[in-house]
Amino acid sequence: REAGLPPGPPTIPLLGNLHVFPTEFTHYKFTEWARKYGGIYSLKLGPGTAVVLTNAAAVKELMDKRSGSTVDRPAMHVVDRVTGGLNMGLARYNETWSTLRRTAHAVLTPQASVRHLPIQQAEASQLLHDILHQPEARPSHSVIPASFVTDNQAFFTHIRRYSNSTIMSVIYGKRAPRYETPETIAFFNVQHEWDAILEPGSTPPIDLIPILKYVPERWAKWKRDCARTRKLQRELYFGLLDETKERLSKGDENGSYMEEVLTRQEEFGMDREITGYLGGVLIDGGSDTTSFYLQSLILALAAYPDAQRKAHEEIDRVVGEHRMPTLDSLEEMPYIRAMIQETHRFRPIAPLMAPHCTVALEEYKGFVIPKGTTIYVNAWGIFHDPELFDDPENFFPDRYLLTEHGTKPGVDGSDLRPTLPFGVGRRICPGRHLAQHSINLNAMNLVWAFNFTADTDAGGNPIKLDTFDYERGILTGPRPFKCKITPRSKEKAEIIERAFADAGDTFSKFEVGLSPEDKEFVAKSRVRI
Ligand code: HEM
Repeated sequence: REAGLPPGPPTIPLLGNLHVFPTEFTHYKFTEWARKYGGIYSLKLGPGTAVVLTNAAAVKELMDKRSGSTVDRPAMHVVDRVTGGLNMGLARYNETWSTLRRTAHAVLTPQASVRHLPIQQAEASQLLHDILHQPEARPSHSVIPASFVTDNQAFFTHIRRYSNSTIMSVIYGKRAPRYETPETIAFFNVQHEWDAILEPGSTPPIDLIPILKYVPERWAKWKRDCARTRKLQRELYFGLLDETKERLSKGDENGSYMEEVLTRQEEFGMDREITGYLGGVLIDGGSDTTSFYLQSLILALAAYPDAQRKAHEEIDRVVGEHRMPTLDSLEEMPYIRAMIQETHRFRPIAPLMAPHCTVALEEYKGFVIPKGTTIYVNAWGIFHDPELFDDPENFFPDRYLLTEHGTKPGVDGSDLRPTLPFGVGRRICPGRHLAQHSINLNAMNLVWAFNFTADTDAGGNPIKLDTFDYERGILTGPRPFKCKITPRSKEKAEIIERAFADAGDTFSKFEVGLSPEDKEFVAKSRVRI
């Protein structure tokens, strides 16, 4: 370890800390090291350097205030191979990223997210409806990863459909009435392959040993995987883009983001290639994130009945029995707002955000952070720091009622901010307004509508929920768990039915170009109502 670097675990020659670098659930090891080496420590990864920040003041200073220096992403050969450097979320800091980011900012405004509320609300009513009718049945399609095909877990796939359909509707103007809708299946298929490629250790260390790039394809499975993923992503992204274009040319607009991008393509400096990838990264960024969040919320509610009871009491007092919650209701529900924040803290969907990289040398608190250093923001470690939070391993929304940032009374939490789960500096999530609406709406809906309880074994005893049983990967959510979901009253069940029936008009604008199976499903579900 070079002089001036922050401290860190002992290194060995050549490898540095590579031999102890975790290949899964990296945030746990990073947090353990933070407790030992401090809120800012370094790792040597062969010749490269990484710095891990588990201190909110350091994050605020280095990532937010000095964002111009920490805006880059580390080079990843496989990412370039699959996306040609056009995936905004993983792209290096360059002209292409700036163009993508500017365009995303211009269209994904807070006002635009309000414009998209009707379709979000309509989709949220289908989510309630789907859970009401099929909380525990088996999903039917064979490409659903095996882990999703067990009893009592249909709500997992309903949530995934909801997130994917909502994001496809607002981005491309085309919804997915079923989990088996071809675009949704294509999306989850390719996402599965993409996640596998991005998994640390799943491909050779090409960024450390660049000569590996030249291994012929027939001996390099990873190259064939990248090529297949690239092909599948392009088919999906450009297929959806072309449908949007065609609708625009026919004057069949429904207000989607890509319509606006296509209309203002020249002004934004976007060619077809980059436009296709912008749409792609937005559906990528908006699907699993929202699903993981909502699945974590349900897990927390089922595992912490006291918190659920308080949320029920509040929503019953404010919204009552005879109507569904609306976004305005949240104003009057401090406990539900606290529960929403607490879910972000308890189980952040991106525990290490996405790695950043420095474009200039920085000095901080006497340490040197060289240019080209990978920076991990350890959101998990910050949110689970016992110095900051009382009993951090507990899901306890009340903490956000006691102090603004949920920190222990008397501890200064002013370096935290409510948007921290959405990232830092100039890389902060551009979809956060849209995402937060979705989260708020569904959190209220789910609490209003249902009781969530742990499943019981054959003897009728509750099965203890494992709140640590999470998916591996840079984004993470709970692995499917068994949970009993029951409507809280007959009247609420009837309101859900009516809301779903009423959503038909909103849906129909987004039901263009559906497959014959989807058309049949839509026709049937509308008739049934
Ligand atoms: C629960 C919901 C969501 C959470 C918690 C979340 C969180 C995050 C985080 C932590 C990052 C990394 C920021 C950083 O590196 O500092 C990120 C980036 C990103 N998110 Fe989200 N996100 C959510 C939903 C969405 C949605 C709905 C969209 C699309 C509409 C989206 C699109 C993106 C994109 C494109 C990036 C990459 C930005 C860049 O690198 O310039 N996200 N998000």
